[in-house]
Amino acid sequence: MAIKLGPNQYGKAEVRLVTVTRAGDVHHLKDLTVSTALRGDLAKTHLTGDNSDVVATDTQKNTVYAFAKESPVGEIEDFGLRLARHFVGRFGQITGARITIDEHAWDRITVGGRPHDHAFSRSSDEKRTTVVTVEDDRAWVVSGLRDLVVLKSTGSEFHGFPRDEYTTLAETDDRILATAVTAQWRYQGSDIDWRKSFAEIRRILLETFATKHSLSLQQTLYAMGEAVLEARGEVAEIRLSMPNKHHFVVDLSPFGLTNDNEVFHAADRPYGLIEGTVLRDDAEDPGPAWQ
Ligand SMILES: O=c1[nH]c(=O)c2[nH]c(=O)[nH]c2[nH]1
Repeated sequence: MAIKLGPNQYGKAEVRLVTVTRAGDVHHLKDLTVSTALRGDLAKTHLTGDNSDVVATDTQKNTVYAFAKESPVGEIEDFGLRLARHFVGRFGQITGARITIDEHAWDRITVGGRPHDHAFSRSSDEKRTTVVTVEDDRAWVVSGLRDLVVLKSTGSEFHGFPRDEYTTLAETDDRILATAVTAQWRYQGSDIDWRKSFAEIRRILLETFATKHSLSLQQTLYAMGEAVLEARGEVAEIRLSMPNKHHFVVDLSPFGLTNDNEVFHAADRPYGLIEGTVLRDDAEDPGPAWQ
């Protein structure tokens, strides 16, 4: 029997990076969680403990902070590309790099009706995300968002599903539909305006969730992905993961009360988990974008 080393990567996970950029008295914040992962000829350290090819994860972390000082972080996709290209370009044994970044949102606090120069609040847990993969001189970018929590209080039905001896769920033609959207979309082409693309995709996801009359969360998921692909040529493929945050109508009949879709129990678990990919049939090859 022969045993060998399989695929491997290593890096510093979840480097917490906050930058403050000053424009006179007005401060701009970036709050990121950055993970690095390097790939390449790293057999020696695994097989013998010879670390002569190992770019220490501590060095990787320091590089993140130094790059944040040397020029403005900018869009997370650009920052990820700069870091990934640096590691692959600088170290011959490193042939691939993956940089994963979550951006945490801060809003300016309004004081007396005006946005404050340097005080911020966190209004939601939603994150803007990117995963940049560089191999030799090629790059792949998968961006997205996580924890975009949405709810519609009507415009959602669920019926027509098979019934067996274990089925108790009542059919409904009017229910609450709620989810926390995780979306990841794979870019194709070049010269992409990352900020605008993100804003437009987020808007399309929200508008489609709101306006599409839903016969299932699966149908809503597909409609959201389809709308993004129809409007945004720079997106080759989008993957969506949407927990069904169930809202159950509370039985008020023991109290002699009717409940006309007014009082709900918001269950936190278990939850249905609806996941799917929507893609162009002529999409560019994904390469290592998802691996
Ligand atoms: O939109 C839904 N899809 C399902 O697959 C499902 N299953 C379930 O119990 N409720 C729902 N709702």
